Amino acid sequence: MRYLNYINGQWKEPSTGEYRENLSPHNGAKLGEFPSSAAADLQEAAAAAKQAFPAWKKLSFQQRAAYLQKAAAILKANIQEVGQDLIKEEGKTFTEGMGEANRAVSILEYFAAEARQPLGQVIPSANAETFLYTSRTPLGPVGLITPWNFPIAIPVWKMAPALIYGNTVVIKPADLTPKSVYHVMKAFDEAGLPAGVVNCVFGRGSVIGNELVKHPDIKAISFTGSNQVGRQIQMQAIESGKKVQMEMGGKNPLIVLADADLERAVEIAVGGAFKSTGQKCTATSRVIVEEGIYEAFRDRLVERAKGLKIGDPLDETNYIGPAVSKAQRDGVLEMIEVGKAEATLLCGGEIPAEEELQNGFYVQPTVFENVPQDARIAREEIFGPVIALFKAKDYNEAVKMANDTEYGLSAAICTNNLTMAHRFIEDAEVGLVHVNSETAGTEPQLPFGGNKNSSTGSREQGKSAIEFYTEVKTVYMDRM
Ligand SMILES: NC(=O)C1=CN([C@@H]2O[C@H](COP(=O)(O)OP(=O)(O)OC[C@H]3O[C@@H](n4cnc5c(N)ncnc54)[C@H](O)[C@@H]3O)[C@@H](O)[C@H]2O)C=CC1
Ligand SMILES: O=C(O)CCC(=O)C(=O)O
Repeated sequence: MRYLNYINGQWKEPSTGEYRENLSPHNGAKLGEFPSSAAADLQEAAAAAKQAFPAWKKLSFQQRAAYLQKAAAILKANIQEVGQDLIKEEGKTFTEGMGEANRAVSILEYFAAEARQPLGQVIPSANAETFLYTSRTPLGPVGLITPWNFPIAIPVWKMAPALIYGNTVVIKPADLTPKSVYHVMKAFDEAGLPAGVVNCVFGRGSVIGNELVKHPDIKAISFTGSNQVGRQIQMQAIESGKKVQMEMGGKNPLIVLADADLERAVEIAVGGAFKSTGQKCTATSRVIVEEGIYEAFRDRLVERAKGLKIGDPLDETNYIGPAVSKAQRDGVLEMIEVGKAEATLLCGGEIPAEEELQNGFYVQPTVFENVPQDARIAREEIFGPVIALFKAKDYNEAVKMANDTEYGLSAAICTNNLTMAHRFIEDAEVGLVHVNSETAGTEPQLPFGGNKNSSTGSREQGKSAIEFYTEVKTVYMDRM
């Protein structure tokens, strides 16, 4: 089946007349054809978003919320199809794929509920007769550029706050996972969202993404993806006076202290590193274990990694699905080869041998030890199911290792000692800290984002989203 762009409330063919096949990373099955659009299509979408903005901005918060609630209900009614399509195109496992589809519904519901929350502040004036307050104004048409690894959650956690605060949207979804965003567009369309309020242009990042970043009528860019592309977009967007928000890479550490519950700590490491085939910016990629339990932890981790069931993500019994594409899998295998020269391979490191997995982009869950701090596998984001294991003599050494990275997205600690947990919360140079839980995972009502090279701009989601999607207006009102 052929899918179309969504521009000015209509399904439109791309001006190029060209389409790209959407393929399953599990077996290469054809899932549909999506537009390979040109700059002209993006320009049409930006013009529609500009035209729709004044009327959308003038609606009350509750009128806008009603559209979000309707879209949430429509997605919910179709959740089986939405979740399964996501799983088919991205390759994440059944539980994670259905979980993410349901998360998209929750995010829409959460931001619809923001319509009933206080907005701005009342602040006492130096003058008894002056009333001072702050209000919030939307930015205008905003551009959203999203990755393939959370094909519905990330687009929705950018679109929902953009819309509730009165902005209009042009979104450029990842080329590898277009169908998940198609489902969101369909829900908005069926919810009767006014024409031009949301527009979606499918196509290549270097063409459509680039045009979106340069377009003079787009007032802000929110991007999630690689550091390389993010930095380039950031420079271009700032040059053209746009507000920017970038969520990029991670090299997230998990510290396991000697007092931790060993079984639970191993599960936390396995889940954080191997779920979604390690393709999360919040994935655990470094596990730093205190001396006293290092060997016991390592042996149990390797046993668990070897026992994980790999295969068809639609089969609920599988724990690991394929990488999203051949290029992604090849990149991970390349880093594993680098790792074999730098460190000791404990398990995995290969394409699984099973006959039925040969048509998909599978890679075994992999664990290395004896990893030098300056090894590439200790420093670079791999975005695959690979753990670098480190031994630390105590907490101080562990936290020093954890912070020895250019990234600062997420970090976790396993301990039963409350004092050590609090020390870690203070010491970890990251935006997200977990105690006795995986480095990955977010809830929509909380801020999401990192420090150092992981993020730029204000946080996404929760009460923080308003910072990016609005400007503050300060009002001085004197007596009439
Ligand atoms: N931090 C994160 O959440 C993510 C990190 N990555 C990392 O990035 C690597 C490559 O994955 P990609 O999907 O290729 O990420 P990417 O950064 O190339 O793509 C992210 C989005 O940006 C768009 N884009 C690409 N070039 C652009 C340009 N010049 N101007 C404007 N938009 C552009 C893409 O089409 C996509 O929608 C992965 O192996 C992983 O290491 C990828 C996805 C998400
Ligand atoms: O951990 C999560 O649920 C979200 C992670 C994320 O946003 C990402 O990998 O891009």
